[in-house]
Parts: sequence; C-alpha cells; structure tokens
Amino acid sequence: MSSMWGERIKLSVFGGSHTEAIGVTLDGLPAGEKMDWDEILVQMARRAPGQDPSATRRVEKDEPHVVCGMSSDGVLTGAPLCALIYNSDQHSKDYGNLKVTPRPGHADYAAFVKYQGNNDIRGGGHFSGRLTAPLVFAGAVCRQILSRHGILIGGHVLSVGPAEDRRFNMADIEPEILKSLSREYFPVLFPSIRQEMRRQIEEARLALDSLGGVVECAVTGLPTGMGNPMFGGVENLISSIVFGVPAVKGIEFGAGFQAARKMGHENNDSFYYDDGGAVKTRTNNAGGILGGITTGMPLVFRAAVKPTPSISREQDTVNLETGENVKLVIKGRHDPCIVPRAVPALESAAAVAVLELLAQNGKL
Ligand SMILES: Cc1cc2nc3c(=O)[nH]c(=O)nc-3n(C[C@H](O)[C@H](O)[C@H](O)COP(=O)(O)O)c2cc1C
Ligand SMILES: C=C(O[C@@H]1CC(C(=O)O)=C[C@@H](OP(=O)(O)O)[C@H]1O)C(=O)O
Repeated sequence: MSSMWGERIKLSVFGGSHTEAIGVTLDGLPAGEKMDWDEILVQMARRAPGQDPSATRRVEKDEPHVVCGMSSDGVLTGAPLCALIYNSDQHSKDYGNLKVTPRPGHADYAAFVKYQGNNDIRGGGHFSGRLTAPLVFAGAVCRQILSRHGILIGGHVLSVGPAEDRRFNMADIEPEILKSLSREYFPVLFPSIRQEMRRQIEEARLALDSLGGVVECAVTGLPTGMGNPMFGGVENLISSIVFGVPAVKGIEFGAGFQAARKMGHENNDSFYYDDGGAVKTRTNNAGGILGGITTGMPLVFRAAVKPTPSISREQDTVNLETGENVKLVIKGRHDPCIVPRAVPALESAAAVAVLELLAQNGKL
C-alpha cells in the first residue's frame, strides 16, 4: 500500500484500526532538535477518539511510544524517528458482515476488488481515520521545528452542515490566534458557533445520519520564494498530503472557488511596502501562493470533509457472495461528524508539507 510521502522528509504510516498498533516513521529530520513531549501529547489529545459527544465512542489513549530516533531526553538523533501507538479498544465483531456487504461511502468495496478480499476490514483497516493518529504525531514533531523558524500553523472548523464560523482575515492573521487554535479540541474563531455545530451533529446522530463540513487552516511566517511552477508548486505539495487524510474530498487555497466569481481587479492582491520595507499585499486572495511559490503572506487552505460514511440508518448495498441486492445496517461506534477531529490531522499534514518545503529549499 502506498502510505509513504515526501522526498526530503520521508513519512511512512503503517498499521490498521484493529491491529496491535499503528505507527509512523519519519526520516530526514534535523538532528539535535529538542522535543517538548507535553506539546506532542497536547496534539495527540486534540485528535484522540472517545472524549466528546460529537465523536466516536471508541476510547483510545493515543499515547505514542518512541521506538527510535529520539533520545530519552527528547532530542532528535537524526536517525529515522519511529513511534508506535497501541490499539486497545477494538470491537472487531461489529465488522463481521461488512466484508461481503460493503458499506456505501467507505473503502470496503473498492478495497475488496483491489486486494481480492484480503484487506483487513476491521475498523476500516488501513483506510481508517485512526491512521491520522500517527500523522498527528509526525505533525507534532514537525511543528515544533517549524516554530523555531517562526512558522505557525493553526486551523478551525469553518463549517459543520449549515453552521458556519467566520473565515480567517487572510491578509492579517495574528500569531496568537493560531497559537490558541492549535491547542484546542474543536477549535472555532467565533466561540458561540461551536454550540450550534454540536447541536447540528447531535441532530444528525439522532437521525441515524452524519454531517460533513469544512476545515480552514493557515500557516504564517513562511519565507517568500519557496516552491516551484507547474508540478512542483506549494499547492501541489500540500494537496498531495492533505488527500492522505481520509474523508477529504476537496481543497482550495486563498479565495479558492470564490475566485472564479470575482473580477480581476477584485481578485488581484495589490502590493505595498510595509513600514519595515517588506513587500506585502493588502488582500490575500492568492492564499500566500503565486505561481506555486510562497509570497510571504499567510498560506490559507480549506479542506472539504465528507459526512462520515458509516451511518446507523438502513442502506442499500450488495452481497458480494450471493450476488443479491440487500439491506445493510451498520453496527459499531462511528463519528457522527469527522470535521472537529480532522482539524489537528489537517494541521499536521500541513506541518509535514511545510517542513518538506523548507528542506527542499535549503532552509533547514
Ligand atoms: C479523524 C477521522 C475519523 C473518521 N471516523 C470515521 C468513522 O467513525 N466511521 C467511518 O465510517 N469513517 C470515518 N472516517 C472516514 C473514513 O475513514 C473514510 O471515509 C474512508 O476511509 C474512505 O475514504 P475516503 O472517504 O477518503 O474515500 C474518519 C476519518 C477521519 C479523518
Ligand atoms: C478509532 C478512531 O476512529 C475510527 C475511524 C473509523 C473509520 O472507519 O475511519 C471507524 C471507527 O472505528 P471503530 O469501529 O474501531 O470504532 C472509528 O472509531 C480514531 O480516529 O482513533
């Protein structure tokens, strides 16, 4: 399976939702960087399941065990960093019927065909959202290195169903806002919207259904001039890792799809020199990227997260053994909405991508 990413910072994620453990190997990290272990645990806790009514009831500690690559006092050795996260709360019986009656919206059918039924279906196997736990560990390491280069990453739940938070002011994102968002569970910019989002999620859950939404993520402090045209652009790099987060179905940068409805004079970001003589833009519809290259303005992207495929209401499917059309009722513990827990996963994907970008541009 192709669960490896990166040229300079090489990321490999392994395991399945119900295997003994899941984990990650990160190669290419700079030696000598001291990690704050508590900060790593803060990031793991932001994504961990079982701590909120808006999430799956599966309970996992998600405490990483470092196998190699970090000294006992938390300093990166420069050798590949490998961490394991043990699985402890598997209910594999819930998946007994799903191999031959694939869930609409999940990877069951496509994987059954590709792997001739040999794929581990329990808890979504290697396709599970649980595989974002090792990604968050990797991101937690990368973002500590990035912060020493003045680069901050933070995201928030922009929408859940019809409930909408406000967007970042893309031309001017306060470091303090990103610092606080990036330590929260279910981060939002406009605090009172969280309650409405939770209400929408609960309503969907009670209707035996699920909800999707959008995550908005920003990166500040990026050096200007990193990235390449055409296939080597910063959008290309970030998108390729962001689509590694299960359930992400779309990404846009800056004004994104709204740019298609603007006039040129509205969409262009005028340049000016700030008081310190730095070139800035008054607006940031470009989302910090022009021609695939960083402009020095905040990098902003939004990712569309689909509604959780495993829902409790009866659905139509097929029986791959008998060749019949059948009804399916899914058992088990599923996120009624993935979006809040996808925020740290998407920030982490961005952190790994930005560290790769620095490495590719000789800035590490
Ligand atoms: C944090 C997170 C949690 C998820 N939780 C669930 C879940 O409880 N049930 C489920 O069916 N899908 C869940 N998913 C989504 C599936 O893993 C995903 O839809 C599936 O692997 C198919 O991949 P695709 O949607 O990218 O095509 C979750 C995804 C993430 C990122
Ligand atoms: C365990 C996590 O999420 C899981 C992601 C997931 C899926 O199909 O993606 C299905 C569920 O697995 P299970 O049936 O074993 O409870 C979720 O709980 C996690 O994110 O840590």
